[in-house]
Amino acid sequence: MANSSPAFPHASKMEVLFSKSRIAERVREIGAQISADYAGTSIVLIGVLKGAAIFLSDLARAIEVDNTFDFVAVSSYGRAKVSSGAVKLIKDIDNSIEGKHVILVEDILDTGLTLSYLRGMMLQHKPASLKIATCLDKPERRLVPIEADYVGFQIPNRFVVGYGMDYAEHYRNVEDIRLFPEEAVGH
Ligand SMILES: O=P(O)(O)OC[C@H]1O[C@H](OP(=O)(O)OP(=O)(O)O)[C@H](O)[C@@H]1O
Ligand code: HPA
Ligand SMILES: [Mg+2]
Repeated sequence: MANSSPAFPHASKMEVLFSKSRIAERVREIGAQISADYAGTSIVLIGVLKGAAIFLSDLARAIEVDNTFDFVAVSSYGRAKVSSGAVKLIKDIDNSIEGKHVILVEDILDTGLTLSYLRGMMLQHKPASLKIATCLDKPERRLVPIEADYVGFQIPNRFVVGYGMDYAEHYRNVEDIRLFPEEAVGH
């Protein structure tokens, strides 16, 4: 069984960085902030598959302003230590965002390559405004200059899983955000 291999330690063995309740509290705060910032308007939330799916589903429900959501998917440039930096759109938005207030929603802002590429792509669609919301921000890893407008938590340069974030596609369903043990992975 995959999860009994040393590369896939049981989630309960990993240290909790942010508990389910702390995440829920922070999502409520960000939802309230967005609701205040966009009062009287309508927002399009665009989630980046697959990692952002869980944060987006919670955030959308924490926002009181009218909102719709859509998803994009990008080809991963891989987690190689030396990255080509090449990101490619493999699923575009379904509905036009021209003239709309858009928030790109991510689980984690790491090197910044994914979001800086997506920000450029989304701006081509001429939204009325474009902001970024990310559950986690790992500023030490940044390779390109990009900042999010709404950040759940800043974290140190450690690999994390849970709340949508994976190691080899596993652990996305873990409800807390946990530190993946360094010794289990060569990422
Ligand atoms: O700032 P960056 O260095 O670009 O990294 C962040 C991106 O990497 C992860 O996605 P990944 O491409 O692994 O796919 P996933 O969302 O399906 O897990 C994460 O969900 C972000 O989308
Ligand atoms: N965990 C999971 N996926 C990621 C991470 C991380 O720490 N950084 C970039 N993608
Ligand atoms: Mg992702």
